[in-house]
Amino acid sequence: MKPLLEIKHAVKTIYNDDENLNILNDINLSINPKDFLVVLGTNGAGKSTLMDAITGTNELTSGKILLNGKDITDENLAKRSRNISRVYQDPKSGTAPRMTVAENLLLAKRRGLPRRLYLRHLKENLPEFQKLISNLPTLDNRLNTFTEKLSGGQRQTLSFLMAIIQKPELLLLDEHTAALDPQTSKDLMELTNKVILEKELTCMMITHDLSDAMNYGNRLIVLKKGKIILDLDQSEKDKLKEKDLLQYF
Ligand SMILES: Nc1ncnc2c1ncn2[C@@H]1O[C@H](COP(=O)(O)OP(=O)(O)OP(=O)(O)O)[C@@H](O)[C@H]1O
Repeated sequence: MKPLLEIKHAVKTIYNDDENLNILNDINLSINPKDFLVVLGTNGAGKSTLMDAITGTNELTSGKILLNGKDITDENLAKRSRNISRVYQDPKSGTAPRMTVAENLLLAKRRGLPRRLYLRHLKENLPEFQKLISNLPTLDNRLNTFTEKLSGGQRQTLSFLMAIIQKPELLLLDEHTAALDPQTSKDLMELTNKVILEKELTCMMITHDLSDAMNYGNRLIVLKKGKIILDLDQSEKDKLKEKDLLQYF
């Protein structure tokens, strides 16, 4: 199978305390279409830096990134964002606060189009948006609510819907449930898994939650000091116990 994403000899070096430090230390990783890859690792292991390199937020010192066989290493953030979407941990980061839920969804649906077209024809899109949120008690009847009035969980659910409304080639989830209370976090994780499977998305998800790492995804990697120290496929993951994972922390 042709990989969707290939990371080849990725190195990110920073200068810290009078010395060079490799926060990504020769990472090689291929993700196949429809893979749901979970990434675990201690604080500072390099997980977000790896996602930053994939989105173009922070460029690599050396190495290559290919999407569908095409070298995107030197493409800018805006160009990559047409194919790659990302949900961050902070509920405030993914949505425009002074716009309604419906307007935010329209912005996400129109991503990549000229800005003057962004908010046209809102009305005719409302039935689609209503359908999208109709099975989500957290957002039902909220289409006309300003996003700044939503709770963190509602905003994060909206950020997630915005990330998937235009089917992305690659979905990146950067601890997207970590700031939420346990029940809201569980609800969003279940929604995430359902949508990924139904829409056959390719996804890379960073988490610190060991049970989410065990329960979701078909592949699991552990990062430590900028290196992949464990890489398990579905069958290896199925045999895993939480205590097996704890030894890597
Ligand atoms: N621009 C930068 N300048 C200096 N140090 C940086 C920079 N970006 C990241 N680092 C350092 O690189 C290391 C990796 O950071 P990164 O945020 O990728 O880790 P992480 O695995 O996502 O951690 P966490 O689980 O805490 O979010 C950390 O030690 C961090 O302090």
